[in-house]
Amino acid sequence: MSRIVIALGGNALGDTPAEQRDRIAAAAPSLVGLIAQGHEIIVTHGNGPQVGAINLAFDLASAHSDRIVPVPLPECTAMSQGYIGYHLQQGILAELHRVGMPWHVATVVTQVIVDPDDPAFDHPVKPIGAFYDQATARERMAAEPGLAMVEDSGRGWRRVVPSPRPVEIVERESILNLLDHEFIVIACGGGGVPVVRDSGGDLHGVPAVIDKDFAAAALAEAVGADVLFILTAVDRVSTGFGTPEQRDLDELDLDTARALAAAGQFGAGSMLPKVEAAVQFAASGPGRRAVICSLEQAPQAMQGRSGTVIHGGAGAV
Ligand SMILES: Nc1ncnc2c1ncn2[C@@H]1O[C@H](COP(=O)(O)OP(=O)(O)O)[C@@H](O)[C@H]1O
Ligand SMILES: NC(=O)OP(=O)(O)O
Repeated sequence: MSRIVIALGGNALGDTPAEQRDRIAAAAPSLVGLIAQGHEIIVTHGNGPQVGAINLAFDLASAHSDRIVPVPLPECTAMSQGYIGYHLQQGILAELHRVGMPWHVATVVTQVIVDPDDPAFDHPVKPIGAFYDQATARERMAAEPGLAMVEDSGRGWRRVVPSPRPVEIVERESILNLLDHEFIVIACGGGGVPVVRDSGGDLHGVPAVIDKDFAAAALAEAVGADVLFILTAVDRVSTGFGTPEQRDLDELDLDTARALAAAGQFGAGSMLPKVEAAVQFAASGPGRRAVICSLEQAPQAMQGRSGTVIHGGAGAV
């Protein structure tokens, strides 16, 4: 029996509630299949498109009505945890019911402590929200001082926000308690709501979006997981991504993964954090491994027939 943390990419969840529901319904059999094989699963998810859409919706609505106010990023992440967790609970429960398994599913609204002095606050790199063409991105940046946008892995231009590293999962004990009582737990959605602790011990949200891949690695370490699955929109990690020389990788040892990352082979804000998070987790204990693969190919990846495995060395896979 393995304890497996599964991270679902925000982009892989689609752009609309209907798409999200469909993609989760498609993923649910492989998630529940893991439990049928005797494994324990903890699900986490991204929220890049969703948190950007929620934030923009309140900004646009507040520009047109004095009855609506803009909503800060931490509150937007908390809303995205509820909305995505709701669909995950429904999709997983439907599949559990279909196969006659009496498990429970619960979403934990999760706060994650970050360092207020994290240099990431001065260098926004995390893409959120919709994709724009270059001309529209330039117009938006000219109209909104302080708005930063970058090109994201050949898919278009997106707003970027600060993305500090996760330091501590506030609700860790609640998550462990639910796991001990046969719950499928959904936690650390959108990387967790980023919070800082003041000198009196109280927590306060900060305007940032934590990368869910780093939060997933932190969650996997915190719950003593054996495997970290990072599910996204591509089947494998590649070198020469998007070029005629693209080569898809079946496996990576830690040194090779670090060397390719240093050589700039992985998109900043997209594939790079996944590889870095996978390396962090695979290096955190003997026998631990991470797999990066697509949502659609997850069942094959569970059997070693798809995805890129990142592992600590020979014999570790
Ligand atoms: N070297 C690479 N190999 C594979 N995909 C890459 C690479 N570099 C950048 N990418 C892009 O990164 C994307 C995954 O990041 P992203 O969309 O941010 O993930 P998420 O699914 O977590 O939202 C892939 O779909 C692909 O477009
Ligand atoms: N919070 C986060 O990393 O979301 P994505 O996976 O959607 O980028």
